[in-house]
Amino acid sequence: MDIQGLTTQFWQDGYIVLENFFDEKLMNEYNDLILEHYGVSPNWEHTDEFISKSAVEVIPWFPYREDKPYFDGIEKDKKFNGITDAILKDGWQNLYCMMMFSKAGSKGQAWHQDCPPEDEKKFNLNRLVYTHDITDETGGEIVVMPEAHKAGVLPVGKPHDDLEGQLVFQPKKGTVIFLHGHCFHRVMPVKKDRISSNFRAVPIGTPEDITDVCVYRNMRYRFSTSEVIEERN
Ligand SMILES: O=C(O)CCC(=O)C(=O)O
Ligand SMILES: [Fe+2]
Repeated sequence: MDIQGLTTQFWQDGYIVLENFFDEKLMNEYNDLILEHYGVSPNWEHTDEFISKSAVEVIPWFPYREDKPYFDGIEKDKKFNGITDAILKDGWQNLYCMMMFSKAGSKGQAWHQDCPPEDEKKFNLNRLVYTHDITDETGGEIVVMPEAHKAGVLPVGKPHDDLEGQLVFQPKKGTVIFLHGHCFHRVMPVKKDRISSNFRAVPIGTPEDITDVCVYRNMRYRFSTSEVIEERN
């Protein structure tokens, strides 16, 4: 693997997509573990106000916060962390591992930046891992705006409207996407139950609550207090 080339591509485009990164057996095992968890507690964790206003329908799960370190086969993978070393070359640390579940028939996720983009040095690195295929039948494609990690703040507008230049991806089982947290992205409407997983990392020195405030086209939202902190229009 040309790690240097991938790193250059990441910093140019704001993301890289790596297919067949993790093997099928591991992905099947993890997909089952995640499904098992959601089978037990399939409740929305966000407030109704957040869901209706943000057009985001996803149930997060942070297994390592519950002493369930089930996903070390990803989190401690040498190649996975080697690419992270190259992208965040001045050092990094794990932020958290977040599993995401969206029910069939739900909206997906509106355009957002995972954290405010005003300080270009403060960002999260998404390391998205897909444990099942995203297809025309499942919906839930991830849409990315190339180079938007250098574009400042996400423009005001309708939460799910297409943006000129956007790229739509259908990750397959075992695909990894490294995505800069300032890069605009969204998830299209979900037709079949959808799982994705994110092993977030941050450059050394980044505040731990960096992703507490998320930027949407119609607001900034603070998760810790379930609060709209800025209306955007
Ligand atoms: O589930 C996905 O494909 C993307 C999720 C996302 O926006 C994120 O983890 O920041
Ligand atoms: Fe995101």
